Amino acid sequence: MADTAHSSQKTPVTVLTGYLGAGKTTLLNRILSENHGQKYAVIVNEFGEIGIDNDLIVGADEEVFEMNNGCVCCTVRGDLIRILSQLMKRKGRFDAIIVETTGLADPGPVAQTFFVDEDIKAKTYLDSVTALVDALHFDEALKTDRVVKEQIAFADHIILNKTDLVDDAKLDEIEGRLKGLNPLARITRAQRSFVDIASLLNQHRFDLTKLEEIGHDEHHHHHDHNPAHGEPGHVHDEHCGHDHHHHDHGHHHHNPAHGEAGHVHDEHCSHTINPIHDEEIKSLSLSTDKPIDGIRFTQWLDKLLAEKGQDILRAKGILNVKGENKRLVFQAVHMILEGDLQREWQADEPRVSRAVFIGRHLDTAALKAGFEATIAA
Ligand SMILES: Nc1nc2c(ncn2[C@@H]2O[C@H](COP(=O)(O)OP(=O)(O)OP(=O)(O)O)[C@@H](O)[C@H]2O)c(=O)[nH]1
Repeated sequence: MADTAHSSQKTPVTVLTGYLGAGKTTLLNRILSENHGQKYAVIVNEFGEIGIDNDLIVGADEEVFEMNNGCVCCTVRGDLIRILSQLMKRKGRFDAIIVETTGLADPGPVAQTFFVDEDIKAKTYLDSVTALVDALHFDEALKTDRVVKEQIAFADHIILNKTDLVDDAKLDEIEGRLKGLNPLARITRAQRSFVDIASLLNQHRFDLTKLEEIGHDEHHHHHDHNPAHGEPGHVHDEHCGHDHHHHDHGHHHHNPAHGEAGHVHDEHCSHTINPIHDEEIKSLSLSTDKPIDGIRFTQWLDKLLAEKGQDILRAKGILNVKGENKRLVFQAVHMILEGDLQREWQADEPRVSRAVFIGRHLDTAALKAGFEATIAA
């Protein structure tokens, strides 16, 4: 696995996605008009949409191409490479770059651009991918266009916008589905894209050195709005003993004990398997408190990404490797894998290995078996 160290000299890039009408322009206007003391260069798909002094606004034409390296999932955005290269010649005029994609754009090639192109990699780093979700049109958009799921799957931060247009029960339901599709993302509810701008920037979500936790535990405010278990509006999460089957199934049965018939593995048993049946894209969380064989794990992950990288959109993990005091941390975008030993496990920290995969057509049984086979003898 390749080592990555983000030098502070590199310019952070925040990618903004979201389906048509989700509130991207509204958010961008907020970012550009709020007095936050930072200067942004903004790359948008249309010219002349926003005119603000002080910030650079550049138009882009969508141009996706495959890397000539025999890997079909290694698509990058040629327009983005060109514009970023041009922008970086004016380094010093801005503190950060924001890339707004069109509502129809697949975020995969945009994200991969930052890991594939050497020049871009040397000068910038992908800080985070924020996806706006329209609460009112969520169901419809999800059915209409697969890009909506891709945007959700790639996001580190999901802004559930237009909360004024639906009731709390609907918001809870949407949030449950978002968590099922992407347990790695933090979810913030908003009206008129009103979020703390600081929460969008300097997130280092692709930076292994900053990866502390993965999954729901990562951000405590996930549960800000969650009423107690059994109360109306409660969203089932890792803190309740329930299985995590998708809310769409319309029923929540209590989970029999581990080993009993009908038990669904969840965060409370040693091997977590958490499939969400949402047509194509789903997520899978695996965990074990037994130490992992580092070599076996690396071989398994390398092979998995080589074979299935096209379908694996995002993956992250923190592993307890046998005989190693440091945490093995990895993150992947399709086949692009970064892994490294990071800080030492703290004395009070449970040495649990966790890995989360988000992808299309995930073979949950095979993934679970593959993961378990990396447990050290
Ligand atoms: N009621 C309500 N309307 C909103 C909210 N956020 C945005 N809007 C409105 O929704 C419409 C679309 O918002 P935009 O910010 O233009 O969305 P966009 O994602 O840039 O749209 P495209 O450029 O078409 O992809 C605008 O009329 C906004 O004023 C919200 O939270 N509540």
